[in-house]
Amino acid sequence: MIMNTFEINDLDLYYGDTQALKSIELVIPRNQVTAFIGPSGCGKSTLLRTLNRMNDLIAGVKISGEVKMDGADIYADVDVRKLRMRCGMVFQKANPFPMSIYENVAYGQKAQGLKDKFQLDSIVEEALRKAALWEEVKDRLHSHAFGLSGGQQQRLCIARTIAMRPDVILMDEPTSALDPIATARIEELMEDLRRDFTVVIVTHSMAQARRIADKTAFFLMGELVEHGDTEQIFNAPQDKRTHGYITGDFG
Ligand SMILES: Nc1ncnc2c1ncn2[C@@H]1O[C@H](COP(=O)(O)OP(=O)(O)OP(=O)(O)O)[C@@H](O)[C@H]1O
Repeated sequence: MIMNTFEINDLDLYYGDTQALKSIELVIPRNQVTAFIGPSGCGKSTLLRTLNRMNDLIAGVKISGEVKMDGADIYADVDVRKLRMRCGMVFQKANPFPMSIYENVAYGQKAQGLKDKFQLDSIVEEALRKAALWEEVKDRLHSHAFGLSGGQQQRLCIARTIAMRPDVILMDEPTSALDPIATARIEELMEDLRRDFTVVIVTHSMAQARRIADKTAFFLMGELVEHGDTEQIFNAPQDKRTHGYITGDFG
């Protein structure tokens, strides 16, 4: 098995004439949590979206360079639909479907043609357990998802992603709309998620990156300034721009 889930080589991305990513070189290790940090507009979300080709949906995007997932160039020889199933995504704002808790989690598998109720039940339970939501909802699986709190809705979206059995979970500021307690629940969950998945998370919070990430990558104006073990990035940054950012000189 290849050690790194992603290998990114010399990646450039333009929105029209604006260059949003500049010669990015980065590896994302398997079964670890990698955090992207940096000031607003530095390209964190753009890079996250290149990993499952979500940028393809934006008009005027030009991409060059290479993004390999498990050794295969995802811009050359990969089926995009399969790629998106292997790389689940969780967004800033929880976006459950307007249906029951159970149906939210079962949705993707049903859409793929799975009908067996016993199998669906077991996938739903496993996903809700892995998203640390099972105990809270097991007695009301058929209640409407909109009745859950914001934090529970976000864990439901994580469960919905897990139910598709992806290899990777991409998270774009998954806790920025949540209160500190709901945020803590999700941060605790990250500890378990890395056992089954490669996790990549964009976060505005340096404290959060420090708490949950094995690896941290710091971006500035489309450039990857520095990446490495989270400990090292925060305790002994090599680049003075990283040092400036983490000590609060700008941001
Ligand atoms: N759909 C788009 N069309 C045109 N330009 C875009 C688009 N999305 C992002 N950009 C530009 O690309 C640059 C990087 O944006 P991106 O959203 O990736 O940064 P970010 O670091 O995630 O920022 P934030 O933390 O504010 O979300 C910015 O200059 C932004 O204005």
